[in-house]
Amino acid sequence: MGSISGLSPNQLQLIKATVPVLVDHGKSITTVFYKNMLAAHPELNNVFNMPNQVNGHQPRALAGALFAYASNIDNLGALGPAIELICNKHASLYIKPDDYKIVGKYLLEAMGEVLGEALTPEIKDAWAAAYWQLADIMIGREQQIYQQSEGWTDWRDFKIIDKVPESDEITSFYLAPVDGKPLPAFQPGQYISVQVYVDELKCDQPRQYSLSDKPSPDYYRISVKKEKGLDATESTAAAHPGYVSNLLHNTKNKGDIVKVSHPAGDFFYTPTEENHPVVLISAGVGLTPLTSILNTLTTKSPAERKLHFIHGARTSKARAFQGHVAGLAKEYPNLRATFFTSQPSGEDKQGVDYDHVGRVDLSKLDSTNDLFLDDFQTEYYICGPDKFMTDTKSSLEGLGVKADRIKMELFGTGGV
Ligand SMILES: NC(=O)C1=CN([C@@H]2O[C@H](COP(=O)(O)OP(=O)(O)OC[C@H]3O[C@@H](n4cnc5c(N)ncnc54)[C@H](OP(=O)(O)O)[C@@H]3O)[C@@H](O)[C@H]2O)C=CC1
Repeated sequence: MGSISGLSPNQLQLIKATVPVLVDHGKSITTVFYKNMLAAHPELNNVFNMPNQVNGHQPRALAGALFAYASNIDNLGALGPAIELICNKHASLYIKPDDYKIVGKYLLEAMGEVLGEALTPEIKDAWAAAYWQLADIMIGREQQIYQQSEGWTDWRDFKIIDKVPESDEITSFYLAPVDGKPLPAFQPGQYISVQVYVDELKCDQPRQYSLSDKPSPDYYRISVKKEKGLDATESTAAAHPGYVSNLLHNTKNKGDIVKVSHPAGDFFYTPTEENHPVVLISAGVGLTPLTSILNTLTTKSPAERKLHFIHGARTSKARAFQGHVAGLAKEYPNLRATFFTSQPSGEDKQGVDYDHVGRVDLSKLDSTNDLFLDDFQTEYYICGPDKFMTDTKSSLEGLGVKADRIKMELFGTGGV
């Protein structure tokens, strides 16, 4: 299959006509696709999240993406944000144009294997053209991101220069480049990929971690939650989702080397001329990119900017950075901090360890003093579990906040 861009009107119709087929067979196609491609190209196991293959997350996500693409084949603008999310993730994994040839070949073959004669030569050609239309857009965008990476276009060795527990389950890793060269600045909110060798899977595994401190030329900081993982049985062992976080927590220490990619990601704080209030709302380990934004804003913003850091945790011991944020709030009079705890312990004191019992609930906050709803330019950044983010966004919209003032980190949902 070559690089054919542009679809004829007939091909557009054919792609639209396959939408119901993707509803019925999308997941089977993508499951066969990954199985055959990874068998023929085992080196790609180093790129894909293996547990997400086994637990079906990845085939489901790709099937969803194919469905969205076919449904919007004559309205590609609608896919812009999703494409940007995926291209950033690809760039953080150093996906190259040649990888698209491999993916295209095995995707079309998988369609043939699952659909049999229903995949007529005409429909197959239409899908080849559709695939390359999207691939060319993505390759082009990824090239742009690589060009902005100041020559850092492959995995780079970083030494762990410090390892600091932040809570019962979250530990920070301070990472400095082995080559000693100054690090490029990133946009607060962005992530890096960290790649380590996982013995049990016999391959390298990359994972994305948000940078959790303000930019520094000397080091990057990530703060990693030790995932519990599934109870592994023989058949689900490879579906264990916590390989990399457990490996980092249990075996990686000061002086050890990990591979790191250039910062990427489309969720970040965008500086503005005016100092509009900023509300940072997170749950669990979702506080990491928002802590980076907070640390940047409290360094750079004039004192009159209003900020509010709102966080929800299961327990006080699970929460990271509470002391840090409370300390900043003392130094910086316009910074408010509100902590929700779902299950406070008997020893926890309201007003010290937490402010409200329960999950993050905006109705417990004051619309003017806490949410700054009186300023329609206030910006809201949300990060945490998917449902938490969509529910919080709906709550804000219900309070009259315009959708374009709300940003969410849809971290787990895009790409490989
Ligand atoms: N850069 C990024 O985009 C990052 C994103 N994340 C995302 O954060 C999520 C995981 O965070 P984690 O620490 O494991 O979360 P936890 O499961 O530990 O939950 C943390 C808090 O969120 C609350 N919560 C969970 N679901 C909801 C909901 N639907 N509405 C309101 N509150 C909710 C929990 O309440 P309760 O105690 O009642 O369960 C708890 O108080 C992941 O989905 C991950 O993708 C994490 C890190 C970085």
